[in-house]
Amino acid sequence: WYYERNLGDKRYELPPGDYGWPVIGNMWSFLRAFKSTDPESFISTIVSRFGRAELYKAHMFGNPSVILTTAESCRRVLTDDESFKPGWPSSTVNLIGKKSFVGISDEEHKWLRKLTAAPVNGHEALSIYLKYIEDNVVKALENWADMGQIEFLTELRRLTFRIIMHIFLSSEGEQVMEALEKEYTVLNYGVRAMMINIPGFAYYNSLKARKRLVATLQAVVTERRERRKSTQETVKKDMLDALLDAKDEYGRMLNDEEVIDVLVMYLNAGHESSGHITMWATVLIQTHPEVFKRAKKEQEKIVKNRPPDQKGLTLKEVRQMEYLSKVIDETLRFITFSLTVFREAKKDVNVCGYLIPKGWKVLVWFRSVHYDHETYPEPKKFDPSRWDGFTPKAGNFLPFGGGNRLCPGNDLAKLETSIFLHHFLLNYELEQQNPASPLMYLPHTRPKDNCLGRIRRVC
Ligand code: HEM
Repeated sequence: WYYERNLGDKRYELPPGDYGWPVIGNMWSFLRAFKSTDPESFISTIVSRFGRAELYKAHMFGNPSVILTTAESCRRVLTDDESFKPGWPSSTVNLIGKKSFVGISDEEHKWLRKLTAAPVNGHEALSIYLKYIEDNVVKALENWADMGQIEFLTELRRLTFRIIMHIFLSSEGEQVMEALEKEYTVLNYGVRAMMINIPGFAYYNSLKARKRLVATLQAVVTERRERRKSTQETVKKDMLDALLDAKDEYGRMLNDEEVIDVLVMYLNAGHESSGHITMWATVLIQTHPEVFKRAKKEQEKIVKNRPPDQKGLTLKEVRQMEYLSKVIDETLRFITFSLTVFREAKKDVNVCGYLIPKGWKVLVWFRSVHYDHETYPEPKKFDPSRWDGFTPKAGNFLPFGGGNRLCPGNDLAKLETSIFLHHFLLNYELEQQNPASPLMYLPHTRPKDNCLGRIRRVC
């Protein structure tokens, strides 16, 4: 009643659903499902109570919301910037930064996105990073094989963090990198947690981690500005140089707060996701022998066809990894790293026959789209061969989102995972300490033990 009273007769056009408990809304059922062994039960309970629909009303993260569960409704919202803007919960905006892409206006987003996306995407950019990524992958695998037991996920996150640091802050040393990497682990626990700023709660710890991250990055930005002034340096070595030089069409430049928030966001988005997806792809390959065999054969063929004087991978070879690309796509679907993204209705909008009122939050629930039985028969089965001759229709495969906010790091992420799997498949295997380790689904799907195990050389 509280949320619907101002809608008048329009309330009859709202999608089915309910608002859960007073104050906490549907968060209790959401957290209960995602802390159980069956995260799908959150949506399947809604479907069994209210019937199958494209969207459902709910009360999530402190706001009246609509949850979108089908390809068509998700696609509609992601591609309609006239009617929707980012609508992330305040907890996410406070942690990632009000001046990052989750908090700025459409115009600023367009400018900063153009500036930052080109250097991490496209053929030229990727060929610049390929060698750096490959050298670090080879070194990391050799080290891990010597180390004995490792937390595989933790090590992979370190590796992907090193790569994104190279792109954004190439001249910073190991110390800055380690300090930042540690804080990100804490920061991420609060991103999907309840916004309770009391000692002991995840959100409280994450805010503290953000403060330390900002302090470290502030020192980096101040030092870089001074160095560039004193040496009159004009060569852009990394993304920080590009951000410090950037001018919009009115000649406005970014202040420290804006530069730091863009860094906080990119450094986070650029390592957490690729680290998790690379771990899952490796685990899933290792636990599906027929997939392992086919993927390994493809990599052996690539090496066999290589000219004898060629050292290391080329982008052309990465593009020949057709089967591996299917394995990665299936991992992206099966794991769905970004469970949902958030938008807010700028005006009353009709989506698939239902009203989304102005100001309501919209949760684009990728997980339901990727587990749809009609598009993906037996969706709970990891089956890369489902991609043989199959191109999903628009909106049916959204691991990187869509529309103007499509992930700018999608090509880089797939490249990192492909290079890692190439070397892993040729020379190593993974032996998990607890293959049946329970999973955690928040903030992202991972084994509780961070994939404790050994990387073994096989040759
Ligand atoms: C497997 C790895 C990755 C996955 C699954 C992933 C997923 C996503 C998704 C779903 C979005 C859309 C958010 C929205 O619609 O609001 C997104 C946005 C974003 N991603 Fe990624 N991402 C990955 C890797 C990366 C990498 C490597 C980078 C860094 C280069 C990156 C940087 C970003 C940024 C900056 C945005 C915000 C884009 C915007 O608002 O315009 N991501 N990512």
